[in-house]
Amino acid sequence: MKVKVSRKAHFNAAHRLYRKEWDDAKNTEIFGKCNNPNFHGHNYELIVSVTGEIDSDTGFVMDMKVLKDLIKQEIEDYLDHKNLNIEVEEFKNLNPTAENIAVVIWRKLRPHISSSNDLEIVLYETPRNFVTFSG
Ligand SMILES: Nc1nc2c(c(=O)[nH]1)N=C([C@H](O)[C@H](O)COP(=O)(O)OP(=O)(O)OP(=O)(O)O)CN2
Ligand SMILES: [Zn+2]
Repeated sequence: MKVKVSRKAHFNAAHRLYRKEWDDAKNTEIFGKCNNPNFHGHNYELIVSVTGEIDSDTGFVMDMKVLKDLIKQEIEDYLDHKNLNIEVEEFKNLNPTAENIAVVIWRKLRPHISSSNDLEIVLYETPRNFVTFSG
C-alpha cells in the first residue's frame, strides 16, 4: 500500500528566456516578453511529493520535518532571490524554463530520498502555469 506525502515550499527568482545562439529577433519571436534583457521575476510555488510504503514502526513514508529541511537546504537556499541565468550554475547554459527548473530540483533532491520511494516535483511559475516532473 503506497501513500504520497507532499510538502509545499516557495522561492522567488529572476530569469530571462533566450538562446545565446539566436539573434534578438528570433529570441523575441520564440520567447516574447520573457526575452526582456532586463530579466523578470516569478514567485515560484513548489510541491515536492514522496511516494512509498508506510514504515510500520514510525507510520511515516518519510518524516515531513526531514523533507522540509531538505527542501530548504537544497532548493530554497540555492534558488531563492537568485538571478537564475547568472547565479545558478545549472542555468548558465540551460534556459531556466519551468520545465528545466523542475528537472534541476528533482536531480538535486533525488539522491537524498530513499531509493524505494518515488519523487515528484510540481512547480508553479505563475498561479496558472505549472509543470510536473517525476524522473
Ligand atoms: N513551456 C513553457 N512556456 C513558458 C514558460 C515556461 O517556463 N515553460 N515561461 C514563460 C514565462 O517565463 C512566464 O511564465 C509566462 O508568463 P505569462 O505568460 O505572463 O503567464 P501568466 O500565467 O502570468 O499569464 P496570464 O495571462 O496572467 O495567465 C512563458 N512560457
Ligand atoms: Zn518568466
